[in-house]
Amino acid sequence: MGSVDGDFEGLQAADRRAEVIEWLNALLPEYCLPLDSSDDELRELLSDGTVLCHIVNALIPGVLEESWGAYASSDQHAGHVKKFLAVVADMGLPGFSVKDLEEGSMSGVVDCLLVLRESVSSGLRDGTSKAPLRKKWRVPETGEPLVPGVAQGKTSPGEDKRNGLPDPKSQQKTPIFNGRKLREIFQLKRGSYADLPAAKISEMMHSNSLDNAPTQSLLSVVNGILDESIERKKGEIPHRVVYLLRKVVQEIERRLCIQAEHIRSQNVIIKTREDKYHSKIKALEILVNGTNEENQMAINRLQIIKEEKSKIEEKRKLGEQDVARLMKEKEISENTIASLKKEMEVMTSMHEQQLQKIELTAKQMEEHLTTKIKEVESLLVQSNKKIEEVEVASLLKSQLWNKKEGIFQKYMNSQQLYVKGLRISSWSIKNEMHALEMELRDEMSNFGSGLKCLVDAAENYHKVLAENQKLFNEVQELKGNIRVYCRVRPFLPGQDKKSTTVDYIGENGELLISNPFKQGKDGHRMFKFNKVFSPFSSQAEVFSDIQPLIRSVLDGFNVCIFAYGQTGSGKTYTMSGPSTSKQDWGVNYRALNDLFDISLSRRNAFSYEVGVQMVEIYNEQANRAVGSTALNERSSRILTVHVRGLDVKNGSTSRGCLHLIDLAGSERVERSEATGDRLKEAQHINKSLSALGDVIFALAQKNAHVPYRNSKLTQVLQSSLGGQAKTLMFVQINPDVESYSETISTLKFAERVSGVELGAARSNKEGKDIKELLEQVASLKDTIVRKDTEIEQLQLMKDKVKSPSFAVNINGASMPKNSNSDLRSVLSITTNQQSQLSDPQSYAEVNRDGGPTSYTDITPTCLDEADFEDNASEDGFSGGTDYSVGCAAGASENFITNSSIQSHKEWTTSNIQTKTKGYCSEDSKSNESSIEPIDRRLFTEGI
Ligand SMILES: Nc1ncnc2c1ncn2[C@@H]1O[C@H](COP(=O)(O)OP(=O)(O)OP(=O)(O)O)[C@@H](O)[C@H]1O
Repeated sequence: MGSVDGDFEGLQAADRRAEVIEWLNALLPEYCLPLDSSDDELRELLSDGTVLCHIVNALIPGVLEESWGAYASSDQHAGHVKKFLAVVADMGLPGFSVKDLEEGSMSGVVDCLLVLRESVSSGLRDGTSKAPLRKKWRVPETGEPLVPGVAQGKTSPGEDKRNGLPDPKSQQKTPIFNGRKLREIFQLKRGSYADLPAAKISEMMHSNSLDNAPTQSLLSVVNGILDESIERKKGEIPHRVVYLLRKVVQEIERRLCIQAEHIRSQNVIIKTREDKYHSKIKALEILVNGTNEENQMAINRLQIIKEEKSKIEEKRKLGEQDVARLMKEKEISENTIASLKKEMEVMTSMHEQQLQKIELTAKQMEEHLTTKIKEVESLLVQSNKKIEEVEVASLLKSQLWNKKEGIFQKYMNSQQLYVKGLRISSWSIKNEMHALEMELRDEMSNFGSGLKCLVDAAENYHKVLAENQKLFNEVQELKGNIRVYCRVRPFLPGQDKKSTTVDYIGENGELLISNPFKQGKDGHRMFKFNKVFSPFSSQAEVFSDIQPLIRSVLDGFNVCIFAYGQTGSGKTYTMSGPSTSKQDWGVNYRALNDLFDISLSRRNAFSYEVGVQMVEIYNEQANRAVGSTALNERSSRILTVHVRGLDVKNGSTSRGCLHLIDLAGSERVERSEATGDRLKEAQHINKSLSALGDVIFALAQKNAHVPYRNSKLTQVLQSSLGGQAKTLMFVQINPDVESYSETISTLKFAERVSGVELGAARSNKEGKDIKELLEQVASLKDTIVRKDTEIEQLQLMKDKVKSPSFAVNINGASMPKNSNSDLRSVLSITTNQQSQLSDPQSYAEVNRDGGPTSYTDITPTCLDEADFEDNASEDGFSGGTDYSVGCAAGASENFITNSSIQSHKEWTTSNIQTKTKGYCSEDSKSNESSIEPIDRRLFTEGI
């Protein structure tokens, strides 16, 4: 069924297509198409829209502008189709989709055309035409909406009077007539025709109103008039209305005639066309019946043509693209040409300007050159004149030179003769020189042998010198000279190393100091000491030089080493040194270390006991408070090392004492800038130092009296300076220029010290016999002490009865007036040293030899502190004020001997001082056997 229906529908479609093709062939014979043409063939005919536009124009001539052409573009093709569709739509007929025409089924297109045909034929039948058909259509431009081409109110095309359709020719001929007006004229209300004014009717008749009015309007006018006349019955129709009616009817008749005529002519056309079609059908039938080969060939040809067509179209497209490209290039090159032209114009103008400038400059140059040429010409004239003058002058000069040449030639000849003579004499001198040289060589060889002898002699000289030095030292040792070692402190960081006062340091203790304020010979001063250590000498070097001295303590010698010098000159550095590193250790540490080492190494032969004591003397008292002055921060410090040795084999003993003293700064009071308590302190420090100076001075002068008791310091050093001790002084100096005056005074003082002879040192060694005797003495003393205590107790008992009186204060103890008790008191003091020795300050008051320094504490009335003046001279010590008038001087040398005990028995309260003095002068240097017991106590109890 489906296929039957499909076949049926296919047959219907083919019939309908054939119907349309037939209609088209009749309407447009030039496009004659076989009736059995396929959809594609029909599509091919209609697809560009041209035929469709022809159809519309054939049906409604002039409705479309004839702007379509054979070579229209695809857009234009679409435009033609759309235009057709617009006309159809305007007629109220169904259209078709543009796509239907391009592909797919053509039924929609066929239907549209059939409806159009039907509509047109019905329009022709009833003599009317749809309003839109009167509009004129044109192909819209690209992008323009599809609207009627004639603006509203502007179109008033005349109708085709032959078929009632608008007459295209009348469109150009008749004036534009307003459609609204026509309606106003011809669409009157019922009953109003009779009332129409004559003017209006004449307007309707005289104008082209009737020609332009549609037939329907005319008929309505007729009907209106007739209806009006029927309603009025007896009423009369005005003549003018009758006249209008006649005119309208005439017009209608005329139109009908025209239409009839048109239909007749159409029929004739159709008939002729029908004949044509019939003949064509026949021809086609013949063709259909023709050979298949021809068909095939035709199809092939069609195919080829199609391909060619597509190629041509492609070529055309390419050509169009080329044209577009070329157009663009043309545009670009035109632009370039334009810009180049502009540039050229600019360049030309610039060039012209430059040319003008150059011309101007050239003109100026020309003028300038012309003037120059003129100047040069004048100069040339002048120079020509000058040349002439110079030529004359040079001629004269050349004549003069010729003369001079002659003279010079003569002089040269004489000089050559003279040179010849000189050469001869030089030859003779050379010969003489040669002879002299030979002589000199001989002399030199003689001199060499002589020099060798001298070198040998020099070597011997050095040996002799060393021997001399050794001998000198031995002599010094025998003499007991105080050895003086000078040490120059290095510059501290931040000090100017160039401004030094030390000019030269000799190997044999020479020291040359330069005065920065004086030049020449006076600006230098030479000193000579036992040794001078340079700033580069190490602590170890310094110690190695004094080591034998220190070791002699173990052999029973008393040794005293003290450092003297201004503040900051390195005294503490030399004596103590920084304890942080072993290599910087000073003399104190090294000495103790060395003593312990040796005592250990000798332990099989000797038994040593070593004791150490440290004392600081401050303001001449047992304690101090710490303050500071501009320079002095401390007074003197004394480290004492006591060594007692016992020979294990023979039982002999030795006692040595080593004083290591770091003195206070040696500068003068004014320089310390101290006031108040500090001034007092500085004065005390000065006092002890000046007292030291006094002692040294007295010793150097070999005075009978040496003022040891003027200060605690000299008292402590008494045994070292006055006894048979070995004494060494380190004189420390600061090389800084600012310390020049202090350096000089220090060195002068040291010079004096080096001149002091103390006598040969003696060792404190005792044999066994002496020891036993001493022990006996000690036991006797103990017995005496016991007896004394008993006596004292008896005395006290006696005193209760009779009140006693005291005149002298001995070390805080009262001394009774009774002469019998004197001895007891003195002995009591002597033996009671035990209790005092536990106090270091008390120790400072006890001399090495066991002398009870409590004697020294018998304060001499003459030693008023106020009497102490700072007499420090340039030499750094007191100029020799003798304070020794009192008992102090005598007491300073006391030794506790049996005989002295006897002497003390003679003391009375009135003559203590003189008696003591007398005793000292007589006995001070004798009876050393009595030293031992006291010293032993010192050793065992004091340390
Ligand atoms: N030989 C030296 N090598 C290196 N530095 C030294 C030497 N001698 C002294 N000094 C340094 O110089 C400074 C002053 O030295 P020191 O304190 O020993 O002087 P002083 O004479 O003891 O002074 P004062 O009288 O005030 O005690 C210290 O900083 C010390 O380390």
